[in-house]
Amino acid sequence: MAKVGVLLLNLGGPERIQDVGPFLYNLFSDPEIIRLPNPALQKPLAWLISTLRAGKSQEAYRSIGGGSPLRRITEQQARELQSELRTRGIEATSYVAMRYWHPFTESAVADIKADGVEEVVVLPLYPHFSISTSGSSFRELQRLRQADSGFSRLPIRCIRSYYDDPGYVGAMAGLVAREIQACPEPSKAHVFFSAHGVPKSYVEEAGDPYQKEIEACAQLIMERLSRDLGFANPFTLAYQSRVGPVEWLRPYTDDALQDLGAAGIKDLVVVPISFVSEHIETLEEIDIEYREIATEAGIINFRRVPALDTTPAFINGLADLVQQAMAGPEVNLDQAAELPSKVKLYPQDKWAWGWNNSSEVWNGRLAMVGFSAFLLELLSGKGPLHSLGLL
Ligand SMILES: C=CC1=C(C)c2cc3[nH]c(cc4nc(cc5[nH]c(cc1n2)c(C)c5CCC(=O)O)C(CCC(=O)O)=C4C)c(C)c3C=C
Ligand SMILES: [Fe+2]
Repeated sequence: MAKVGVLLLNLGGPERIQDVGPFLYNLFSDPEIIRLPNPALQKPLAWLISTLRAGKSQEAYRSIGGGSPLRRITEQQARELQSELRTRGIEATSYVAMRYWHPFTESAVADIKADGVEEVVVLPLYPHFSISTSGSSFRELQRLRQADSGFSRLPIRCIRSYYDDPGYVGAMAGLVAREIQACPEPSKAHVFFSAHGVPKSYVEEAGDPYQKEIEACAQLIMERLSRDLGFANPFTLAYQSRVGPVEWLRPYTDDALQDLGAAGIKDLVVVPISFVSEHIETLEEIDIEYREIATEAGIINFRRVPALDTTPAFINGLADLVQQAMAGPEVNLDQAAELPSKVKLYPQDKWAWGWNNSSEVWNGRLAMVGFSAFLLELLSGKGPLHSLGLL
C-alpha cells in the first residue's frame, strides 16, 4: 500500500501578541485577500493596512488569552484524523499547512518529502470553498509544486469542499441540537448561523461559490435537525468579520442581531458556520462583541454552539472524505481551485455615480495613486506635504 500523506489546510493564527503584526502582513500580502490592479503595490499596502490594524487585532487576541488557539486545535484534529485512518487500516500520516502563520505550507511540503510520502490527499479545513481561503491555499501549494519536481511527481487528490457532506452536516446538526435542547423552550429558540463574510464582489464579479455553499449548508443542517430530531425552529443566516470599506455579503451579523432583538426574539442559538475550530472570530467576535450587541437588543439567552474541533462525528466524517478521495481519481490543484463561473475579475471600468462597484474601483485606484505619491515623497524627501510643512 502506498504511503499516504493527508495535508490539512488552514489559515493559521498568531500564537503570541508580537506575532499579530507579521501575521496580518502575510495575510494582506495575499492577492486572494486584497486584489490590486498593480501587484507592485501589494506589499506596501499590506504593510500599511497591517500597521493600521495591528493595535485593534492585538486587543482582540489579548482578550482571548494572548494568541490564537488555531494551531493547537488544528494539530489535534490532524492527530485524531491520522489515528482514525490508521484504525481503518490506512497507513496515512497527517500534515498541517497554514497559509499565513506557522507551520507554513513550505514546511509541511518539506516534511511530506522527508517522510517519503508516495501520494497526497489535500483536505482544507474549510467546508465551504472561497477564493480567499481554500482557493488561496490551493494556489500556494500549486506554486510550491511547480517549483519542486519531486513534489510535483506525487499523485495528488484534492478535496475542494464538503459543505453538503452527510458526515460534516450530521456533526454540525448534533452540536446545534444540544444547544437548542438546553434552551428554556427549545421549540421557540431561533437558530442564527453566522458565517465569515467575504466582499460582495468576490461572489458577484469573481464567481466565488462561497455564498451558495454557505446557504445550502445552513439549509441542510436545518433539514437534518428536522428529519432526525424533529426540530422545526426558524433560522437566520448572516455574515460577520468584515474588514475595510467595501461592501461585504449581507445581512451583516450585527444588523441581523439587532433586527431579531427588535422582533422580540429572546432565545438565540448562534452557529459559527464557516469555521471548524475555535479561534478569534468565535471566541472574541461572537462570544464578546456579538453577545453584547444581542443583549442590548433584548435577546436574553445567547447560546453559542461550540466549533467542531475534535468532535468524533466530525473526525469520522473527515476520515470518510479522505477514504473517498483515495478511492477516486486524481484531482489536481488547478481543478480544485477552478471557479464554476468566472464572471469578471475586475469590475467595470466606466464610472457610475453612487456607492457601487465602479466607484469602489475608482476610489481604490485614486487611493493607490495617492498612496504611491505619499511613498515617493517619503523616499525622496520632497513634495507638496513637505512644502506645506506636514512632513
Ligand atoms: C471561512 C473562513 C474565512 C474566510 C472566508 C475568510 C475571509 C477573509 N478574512 C479576511 C481578513 C481577516 N481574517 C482574519 C483571521 C481569520 N480568518 C479566518 C477565516 C476566514 N477568513 C480565520 C480562521 C482566521 C484566523 C483566526 C485566528 O484565530 O487567528 C484576520 C485577522 C484577525 C483580525 O484582525 O480580525 C483578518 C484581518 C478577509 C479580508 C477575508 C476575505 C477577503
Ligand atoms: Fe478571515
